Amino acid sequence: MTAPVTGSVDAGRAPWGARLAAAMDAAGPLCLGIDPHPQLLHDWDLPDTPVGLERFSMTALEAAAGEGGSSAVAAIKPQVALYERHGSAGFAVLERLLREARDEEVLTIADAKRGDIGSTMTGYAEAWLSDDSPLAADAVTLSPYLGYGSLAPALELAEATGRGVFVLALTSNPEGSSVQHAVGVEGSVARTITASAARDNVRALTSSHVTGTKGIAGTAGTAGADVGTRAGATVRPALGPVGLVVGATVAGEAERLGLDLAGVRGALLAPGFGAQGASGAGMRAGFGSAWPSVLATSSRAILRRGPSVGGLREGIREALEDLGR
Ligand SMILES: O=c1ccn([C@@H]2O[C@H](COP(=O)(O)O)[C@@H](O)[C@H]2O)c(=O)[nH]1
Repeated sequence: MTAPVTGSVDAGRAPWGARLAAAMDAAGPLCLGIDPHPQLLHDWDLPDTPVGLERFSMTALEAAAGEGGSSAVAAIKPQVALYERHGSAGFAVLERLLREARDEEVLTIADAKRGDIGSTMTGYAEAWLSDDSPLAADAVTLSPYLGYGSLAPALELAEATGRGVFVLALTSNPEGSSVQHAVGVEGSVARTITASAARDNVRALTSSHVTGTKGIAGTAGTAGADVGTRAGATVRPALGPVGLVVGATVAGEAERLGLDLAGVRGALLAPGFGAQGASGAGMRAGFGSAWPSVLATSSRAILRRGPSVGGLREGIREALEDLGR
């Protein structure tokens, strides 16, 4: 049985989908991954210690926060593993990063890839998605390989607090296909996860419209409403709280696997842009009509432009240009 989720609910926060759509419209479809790899710390002339980690993180945040009060990117995505390897001091740095990003109004996606049986999933949900938690982010990545249904505590808390989740569907690493392409009675595993996310988003978007709670971007509160466009492309649908992770390097396989990415009604977080070889043109082709919902994320390719804030901002500008911004 799933443990009840606790933690206060911020009734005033707009839904995640609306907040992300507004950020993507303002800054473009780019998320800056903050991955403090030991090699990058070394390249930035920083020690591989919590002190180096903190300097690295605050510099990356300064670049992401932009100038004149407008963010340079739609969101940042700290890679939790690279904070965790520094133990409790690393988590303290991550807490500071998340707190300061919130103060700067930069959206945060904690790349923690959490997933567990229901009773303990509640603990992970409260850690990353509760207003009371020092690690609270705007969204968290989740692994559905203990069963999509086991993620329910996180999905419920995300929806209740105006936050989001990104469920791994089709990952950018070559090993992912051994699980995600496997075919069961409902088709591929990735297809089942995609259909489950779509179902939950339609329900969430419909209920927020019916009850009038929070609203979607102030105007478009229906599951069928459109909340944004992207340069001459298809219109982006209203986005619900359940996004998917679909690797930028493998998006072209979605159609063959029967995934209806355009029908997910959630954001598609696309890692693999930059250092793993995916380009803006390749992503547009791979995602097809789902492209307006794609949030490309790039870590090393931009971070290698540091340690100066100017160098990082130049990397962000070039990435956005490649994405057609
Ligand atoms: O399928 C996935 C899921 C997550 N990631 C994460 O994204 C970044 C990618 O970093 P780059 O330096 O831009 O390659 C990293 O944190 C991964 O854990 C992914 O790559 N693929």
